[in-house]
Parts: sequence; C-alpha cells; structure tokens
Amino acid sequence: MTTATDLNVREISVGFGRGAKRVSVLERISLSAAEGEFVAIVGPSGSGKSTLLNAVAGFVAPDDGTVEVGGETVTGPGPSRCVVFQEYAVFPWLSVERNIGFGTRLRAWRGDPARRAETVDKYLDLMGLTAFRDALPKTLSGGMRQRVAIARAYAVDPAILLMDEPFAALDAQTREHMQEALLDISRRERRTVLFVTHQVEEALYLADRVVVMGARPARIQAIIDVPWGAERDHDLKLTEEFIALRRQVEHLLHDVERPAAGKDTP
Ligand SMILES: Nc1ncnc2c1ncn2[C@@H]1O[C@H](COP(=O)(O)OP(=O)(O)OP(=O)(O)O)[C@@H](O)[C@H]1O
Repeated sequence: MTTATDLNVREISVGFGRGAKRVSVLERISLSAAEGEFVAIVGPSGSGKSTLLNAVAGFVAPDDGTVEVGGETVTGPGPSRCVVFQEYAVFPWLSVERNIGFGTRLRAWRGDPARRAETVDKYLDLMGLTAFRDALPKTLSGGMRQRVAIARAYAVDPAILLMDEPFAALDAQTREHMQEALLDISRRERRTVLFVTHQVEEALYLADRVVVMGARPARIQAIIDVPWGAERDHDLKLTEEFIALRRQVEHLLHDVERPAAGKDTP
C-alpha cells in the first residue's frame, strides 16, 4: 500500500562532468521506503551514497528516473525532506531552543506561539537538551550539537529524514550514545529515515533494512531485512546473530571493494 510518506526512487541514474570526462555515479538505482521505515545505506567510499541521498533531498537532479515522496515527484529541495549532515549544521548565533524553534518555521501552524513552544519543549526533552536550552552551540560538545541538529530536523516534521553520516565526526563512545538517542527518538516518533553510514554495525543496529551499494557506477548489491524488532539495546551488538549478520554484510562490502583480479581495472 502506498502511504503519504512513502519514498520511491525509480531507476535513477546520476553522472557528473561532461563529455569524455563524464563519470557515472549511480546507475538505475531503485529503492523504496514505507512510512516509518528506517533504511540504512552502506557502501564503499565514493560509491554514491551521498549522491543518492542528495537526489532524494532534491539537491541533485537525476539524469534519468524519478524520486517520489508521498506520490509527488521531487524537483528540488522542499520541506517534505530534511537533511542532517555530518558537520554540525546548526546556527551558531542561535541558542539551542531557537535552533529547534527554527525547524517549526516550516510548519503550517508556525504563527501559533503555544504550539511552537510545546514542540520545542518536546524535542528538547526527547533529545536530552532541556538543561541546555539557552546555550549557544559553540559551548556544546560535538555530540550535543548533533542532538540539536536532529531535534531541529524532527521539529520540521518532514515526511522523510535524511541523515548523511551524522555521527562520523564523533568519538566512538559519543557515537554509541548518539545511536541510543536516535533509536529512542525513532521509537517514540516513528519517521521514515534514510541514513547513510560507513559502519555496518551502526546500520544493523539502527535500521529496519540495510541497502548495500556496489562500487561505481553504483548498483544495489543487496538489501538486508534486519531481523530484530524495535526494542534494541547495546547488548544486541554482542549477540551471535548480530555478529553473524555483520560479518555477512562486511564480506559483501569487501567483495565489492576488491573486484576479482583483472576485472574493473583500467
Ligand atoms: N557535485 C559533484 N561533482 C562531481 N563529482 C561528484 C559530485 N558529487 C559527487 N561526485 C563524485 O561522485 C562519486 C560519489 O560520491 P559520493 O559522495 O556520493 O559517494 P559516497 O559513497 O557518499 O562516498 P563517501 O563514503 O566517501 O562519503 C565520487 O567519486 C565523487 O567524487
């Protein structure tokens, strides 16, 4: 069944450059996400993960194929899709509270101060930021700044949240805390999420489905249905089932990154 927040990427191809210098990055990629589904994308460096996300965001126009969100063809950036980047894209001159409040400017009820305050309070609370509401981003750690970016994206209430390696710049321990925070908010506020990461472990821990991209020009190598339910905690990563699936996906990626001798060499 197609719901209002479905994502449908239909056979998109994207290349960069002109003439002989043209490089094909994505080749006839199709992908769908149901309402509330968390889809992670893993793949070798340069395989086009960000390009795929940027095509869904509307920053990159495909040469062929279409991207549809809620049945509407994407022709450029819009409030139905909100991106959380690796670098802390929060407004440095606004407090935490006002950064999150900024997200509500795109809501139909933006002129309603009571709803605005209620929404800001909700996301401050959900991301553990209530005590930091008046702080400026520069006084916060990297992990806290990413919490602000995520809270602001949720406050927009987009149909789809796009996250491009949002935890890549964080240290290992902060990254684990952020995974917990994201799992927690996704459980309480179900949204369709497209999440790019280099880490197979992170993808399997957070997502309902993991898309494995192949080398350039990228095609989808495999789609893994993650077998664990919504209730997940850190110990899951230590289970045999998790480790076996992680190994399987890592082998797939390893094979993609190292094609058999003689193949794909210029
Ligand atoms: N605007 C652009 N102009 C030219 N080439 C581009 C552009 N954007 C991306 N590319 C090229 O497309 C290829 C795929 O890039 P992309 O960033 O999508 O890959 P990725 O899988 O996200 O990589 P990484 O994991 O290293 O972030 C790369 O070779 C990159 O140099």
